[in-house]
Amino acid sequence: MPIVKNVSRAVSQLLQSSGCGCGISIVPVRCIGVSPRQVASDASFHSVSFSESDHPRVLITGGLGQLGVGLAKLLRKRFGKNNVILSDIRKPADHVFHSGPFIYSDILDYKNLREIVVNNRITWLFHYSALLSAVGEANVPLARAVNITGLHNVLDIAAEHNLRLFVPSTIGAFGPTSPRDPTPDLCIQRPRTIYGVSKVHAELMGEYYHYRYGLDFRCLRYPGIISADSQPGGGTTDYAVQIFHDAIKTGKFQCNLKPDTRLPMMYIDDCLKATLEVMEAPAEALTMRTYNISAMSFTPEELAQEVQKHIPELQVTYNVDEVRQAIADSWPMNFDDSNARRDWGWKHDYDLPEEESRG
Ligand SMILES: NC(=O)C1=CN([C@@H]2O[C@H](COP(=O)(O)OP(=O)(O)OC[C@H]3O[C@@H](n4cnc5c(N)ncnc54)[C@H](O)[C@@H]3O)[C@@H](O)[C@H]2O)C=CC1
Ligand SMILES: CC(=O)[C@H](N)C(=O)O
Repeated sequence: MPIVKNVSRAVSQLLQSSGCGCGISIVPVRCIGVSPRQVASDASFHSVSFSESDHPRVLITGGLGQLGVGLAKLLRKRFGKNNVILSDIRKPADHVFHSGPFIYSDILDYKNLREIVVNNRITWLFHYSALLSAVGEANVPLARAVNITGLHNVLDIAAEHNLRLFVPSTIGAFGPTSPRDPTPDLCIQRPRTIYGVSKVHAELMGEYYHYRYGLDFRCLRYPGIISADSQPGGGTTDYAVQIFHDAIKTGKFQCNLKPDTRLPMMYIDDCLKATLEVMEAPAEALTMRTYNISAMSFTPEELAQEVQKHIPELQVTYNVDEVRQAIADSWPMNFDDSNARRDWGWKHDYDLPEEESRG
């Protein structure tokens, strides 16, 4: 009998909140300019630091993707609407534009990014801009620019202006030679995608800037994130979002991964909660700068069965995308997040009590 894990709570939540009617999110493809590099390698960074009693002034880059709008909503609840600025290179939907400050920012434009940070007295930066795994393989030069050059810009600006910087990493930062079940924080990381390589680079550069310049860099490796009211941006785990939209809209879903492909996944509320928690954790609690976080792990077949409990007429077929399948087969199946649980008390809400065991 396969391992059947209860994803009921997350599935119910997703189906309840799935208003749908959303279009497919398209990552713009364009020519990339080289950003100016203005920070000398031996520069001593200095700036006015914010008082911990004040609310942080937050900038979110790449904020119009699957995760950014939800993050802005959570942070605005906590820190006040005007203290959280969403930014992206795309045009925001009306409801997003009217929900709080939005600004155009291309992370490859170093000067403009610095101007935004200075003019708005930013103290915390959440760097969400990226090309995800599947779209990254389809456009390696753009992924390299956005994910690596963009990160360099953000790191320099964050260090120069004494920001607390959050950069998400991913299960995709591991590869076929990493232990996959479970995958611990510290192990071999030899990913085979430009996305994974850029995320390992981000983890290492952030940690380097922390030790070299005192940058307050914080990083979580997210599993695949499932959400109802936002569209995925072109990743390998997108199927686990698309199934909800298709189940409601058409009652038919064609999955691009094999039915038994097991990957770590997390409901968006848990992901955003973890992100805020690690940013608020006292520095002395953090024994590491990059942590795995985990909640559940399931296969397309198991997720489909769970959705079918709510929508029995859902028809699921499989048409495997070789690129995505090869990526998924090289990624962790289960994530070991014991360090996050120990250091800063990470605990997910949407969990997977194992109702039936292997055997
Ligand atoms: N959604 C997921 O399942 C996971 C996401 N993550 C990470 O979380 C972060 C956010 O993910 P999502 O929201 O899902 O990504 P997404 O692909 O949905 O959104 C990324 C955003 O970056 C923007 N962008 C692209 N080029 C840009 C540029 N030059 N300047 C500024 N913005 C640019 C895009 O317009 C898009 O809105 C990413 O760094 C991703 O690697 C990590 C693991 C899982
Ligand atoms: C797990 C991720 O980082 C992302 N959703 C992707 O599939 O590329």
